[in-house]
Amino acid sequence: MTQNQTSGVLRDARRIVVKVGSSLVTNEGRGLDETAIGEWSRQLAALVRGDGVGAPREVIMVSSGAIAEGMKRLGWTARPKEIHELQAAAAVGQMGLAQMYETKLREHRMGSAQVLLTHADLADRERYLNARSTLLTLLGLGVVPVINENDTVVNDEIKFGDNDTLGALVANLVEADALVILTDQKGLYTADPRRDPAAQFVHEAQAGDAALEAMAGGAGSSIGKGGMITKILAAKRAAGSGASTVIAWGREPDVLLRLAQGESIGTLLVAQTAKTQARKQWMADHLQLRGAVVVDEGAAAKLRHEGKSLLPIGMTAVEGEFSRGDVIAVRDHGGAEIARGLANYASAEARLLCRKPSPEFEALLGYSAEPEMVHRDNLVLMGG
Ligand SMILES: Nc1ncnc2c1ncn2[C@@H]1O[C@H](COP(=O)(O)OP(=O)(O)O)[C@@H](O)[C@H]1O
Ligand SMILES: N[C@@H](CCC(=O)OP(=O)(O)O)C(=O)O
Repeated sequence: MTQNQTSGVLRDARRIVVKVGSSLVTNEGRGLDETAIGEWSRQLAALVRGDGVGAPREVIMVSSGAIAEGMKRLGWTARPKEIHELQAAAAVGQMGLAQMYETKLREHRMGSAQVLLTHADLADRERYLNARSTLLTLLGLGVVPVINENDTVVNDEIKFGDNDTLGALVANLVEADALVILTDQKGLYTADPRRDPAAQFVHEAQAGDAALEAMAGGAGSSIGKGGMITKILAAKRAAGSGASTVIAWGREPDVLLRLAQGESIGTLLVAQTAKTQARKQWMADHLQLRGAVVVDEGAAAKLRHEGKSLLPIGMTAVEGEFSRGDVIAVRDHGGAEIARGLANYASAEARLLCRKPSPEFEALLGYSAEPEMVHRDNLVLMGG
């Protein structure tokens, strides 16, 4: 890849997940860094509006710092060993974290929303779909979701304290174009620069290159937990859905804006698979087909040629038993598989909705929900 192509990764990215680590957010545990959060908020607001960056972007902030801030508020100087104490600290600190982002984004006339997620939420089909719909709705509303781990209910994640993975999972969830991991180093070096003064800076590499894992060490401070290895693995994971990753210094002036303008800052870890291909692969590899719906010619044409969602009115039959969030096939009358996608309705409900227009859904189901059986964002065409 040429310099221009790679620097264009962020310039062309329309949907960006930004992750900031605890040490930056809390000034190495001294307390929430109001200036830094204010700076990121100003840049996030400018990205959403498209000010000075060519085109508006959709951005999601994944922010750590709850435990470190909670410890400060509780007057604890040493990180507790007990998980329930860490969880308590996170609950205390999260209040301040959310409040700070809300205040700072509002100063820049930008709405915000707090979303707390666990890895398990994203492994569960139905919760995955719910989280995805909520985040996409928030992005559509032009507000900035601010995400952290739901530390109250997790054990393993809190022990390892790793929001880099969460950032990647969110990038997968919303099919972001890019993941930006802001940390306390300028990017990736060939060895931990805190320990090895001869370490060389890595400007660019392929996400998933196994050689990178050997370069990355653990966390450099007592506040950060994951270190560089979790960032390298996060880049690999993000690349699975076609997102490239940039690892950069969070205090670099205007880092997000300059990246979005196409400047090369930090370490770029390039995804090798295009987004659409990655999505097809993901549907094919990770998810078992649970059932199918048969559609009429009109619906088949809308899916095949117009990129539309599948509406129940175009469905003539439902096969198999499936739940909301399961992957189903969409077939034409001849039995050819047109597409695969995530079902918004379980099979029993889908049978009730066949051939019905959306205004009738509420009476049929007893509640009002999505007009689509499979939303176009959750659908991949097969054989094309
Ligand atoms: N190869 C490497 N290149 C850069 N930093 C590295 C490397 N290996 C280990 N590190 C350490 O990882 C730290 C960043 O990770 P961490 O402390 O978890 O930060 P964060 O809170 O931003 O997630 C750096 O301060 C650095 O000491
Ligand atoms: N979710 C927790 C821990 C996350 C964490 O330590 O992650 P990171 O600093 O990004 O390595 C918190 O907000 O404190």
